[in-house]
Amino acid sequence: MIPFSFDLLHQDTRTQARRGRIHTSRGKIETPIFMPVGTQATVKGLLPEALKEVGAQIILANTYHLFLRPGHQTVQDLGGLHRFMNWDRPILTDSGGFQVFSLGQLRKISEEGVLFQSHLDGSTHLLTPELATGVQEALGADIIMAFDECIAYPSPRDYVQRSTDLSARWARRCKEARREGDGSALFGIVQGGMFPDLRRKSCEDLLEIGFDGYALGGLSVGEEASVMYDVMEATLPHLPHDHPRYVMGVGTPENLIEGISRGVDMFDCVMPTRNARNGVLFTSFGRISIKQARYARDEQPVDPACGCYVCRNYSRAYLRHLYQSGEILASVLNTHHNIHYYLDLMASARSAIEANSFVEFKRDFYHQRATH
Ligand SMILES: O=c1[nH]cnc2cc3nc(NCc4cccs4)[nH]c3cc12
Ligand SMILES: [Zn+2]
Repeated sequence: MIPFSFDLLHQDTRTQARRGRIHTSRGKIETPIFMPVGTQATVKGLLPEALKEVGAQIILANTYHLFLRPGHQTVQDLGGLHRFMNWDRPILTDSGGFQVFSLGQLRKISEEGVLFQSHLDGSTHLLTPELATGVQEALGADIIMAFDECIAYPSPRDYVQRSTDLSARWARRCKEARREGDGSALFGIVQGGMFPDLRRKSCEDLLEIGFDGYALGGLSVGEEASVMYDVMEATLPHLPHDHPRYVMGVGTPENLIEGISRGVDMFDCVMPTRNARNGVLFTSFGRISIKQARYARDEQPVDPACGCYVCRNYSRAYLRHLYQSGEILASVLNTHHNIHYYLDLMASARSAIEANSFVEFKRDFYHQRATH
């Protein structure tokens, strides 16, 4: 059983960008990395083989959803999440706090945990740090997340302070609830809203407890990008360089480039998969909405600069036809391209950091978008 570890391979000389490698018992993860979201044990529309073809090294699944359906005991009894979904590479599970607030109904927070009703059948559940940790261990995730409250934006400073302190107490309970030596890693989640001093305090509280990695929570909750970047700059310097930094729920391609330049190693977001299903495709020159009439007879690929299976075999006209016709293949092909785009962008960023040319990489990234 290879224990979890992180190697900082190279620090860019002109930005905070870093090139790293995470070692897990199910394989290595090259960072910076984007994690496709597979909420209900599937990255919607993609076979595991397709995920591997586009270079996915790790995917995310959601504790809240799998706890409610099919149930973590069922998944465990059937061999765990990797066996269940035929994915033998690393999996990270979010701990459920965020989904309880974004999906659960009639929530009640207490020191114990969060009482909520299932959005599926109205059944009542109490999700505690101990249960959230046990569920993630039962699923067999390689990286599990502390149970926290994702604070809504904007929130009064007093509420942010009290919630952040509660999440820190919950984080300690998660660590204490851990099963010994199951090879998985536990990440703490920094809160603190948009208040630099509360973010710093949250870092200090989590560092005192000690985690395998540190996530920035409470972002991508409706704030302006500039606010997100300010919070990153106020938080990242207080996290150890020799541990992975993960910003949850982020973001657009631009957000990823800006996050990397500030020292972020890991990202996840529903953006590429959700937009694909709505016909919005990411390209090196910006986004295109495939439903637009201008693509009806356009035989070019989505992005002539993209080397993915979709761009090598299908025209914009065909993708538009599939989308307009409500065909299942529309979601499959659009998702394949979008995930390839995100992962290819990360691969290019890793190469640029290795070559000490991330500044030029970032400049070219924006230039290509400006000139279309
Ligand atoms: O503080 C957090 N704690 C644990 N999980 C999260 C997940 C998160 N995902 C987003 N935004 C991504 C979005 C998903 C759907 C709409 S926005 N922000 C997030 C914050 C947290
Ligand atoms: Zn493509």
